[in-house]
Amino acid sequence: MSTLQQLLQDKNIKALILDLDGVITQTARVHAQAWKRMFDSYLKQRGEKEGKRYEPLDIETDYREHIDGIPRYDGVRNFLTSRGITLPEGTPEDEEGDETIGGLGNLKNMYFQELLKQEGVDVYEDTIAWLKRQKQHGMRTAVISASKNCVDVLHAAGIERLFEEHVDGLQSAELGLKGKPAPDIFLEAARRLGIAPGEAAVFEDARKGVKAGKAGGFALVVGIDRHHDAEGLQANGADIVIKEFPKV
Ligand SMILES: O=P(O)(O)OC[C@H]1O[C@@H](O)[C@H](O)[C@@H](O)[C@@H]1O
Repeated sequence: MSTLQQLLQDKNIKALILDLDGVITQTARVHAQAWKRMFDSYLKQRGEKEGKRYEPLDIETDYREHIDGIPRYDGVRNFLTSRGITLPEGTPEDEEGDETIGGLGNLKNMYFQELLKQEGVDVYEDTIAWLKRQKQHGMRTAVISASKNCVDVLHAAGIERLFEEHVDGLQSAELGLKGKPAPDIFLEAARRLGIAPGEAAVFEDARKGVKAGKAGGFALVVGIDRHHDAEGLQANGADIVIKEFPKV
């Protein structure tokens, strides 16, 4: 029996709460690409105006540390702060590309949706096959995502029915849930399933996501290491880190 399966059994886990981008669908890299496109052009433009050079966004470092797994406008603000840049908040209704937190976030979203249309959504087959087996054995399931595009991504991948509940970026905003690393989104999913965090396992590929799972008191926090970040996931609280879901 795999270590993961053994832990689920030992801890008497009744529900699985999975993050979407990077755990179920191969969209973490699509988000990262859209962020890079938006920030690189903004930094270049800003640098030209100020007569200085800003380093482009590095996906391995900047994206992981400041943007991955958190709500859209938090990502804009966090990354800019890391570069010593402060912009007005603006609003979520700002035009794409306005020099505000809202405007830059909306431009990234435009790029993300373009990429989604061009490339479609690929799932991680190991996740889907494993989840289907778990469901056959009576495991409860929910999907969470900081993304406001969650439902579109689930729909494009044709996997909505794998999950009893979903909590996404749109609902989080409506309910006033705090973004990761706060545990709110995972706790809301557990609440909707009617399962205590002590009986549920969280699956996350983002550093701030495993931190959120840990903060929520979940029985098991599994780091999913798709992009060589096992150390980062462990350091932020993952109980175990796996590269892919077990076959049996
Ligand atoms: O801008 P959206 O689609 O609402 O997504 C917010 C965040 O959602 C997360 O799932 C992604 O890891 C981030 O890259 C993304 O920024």
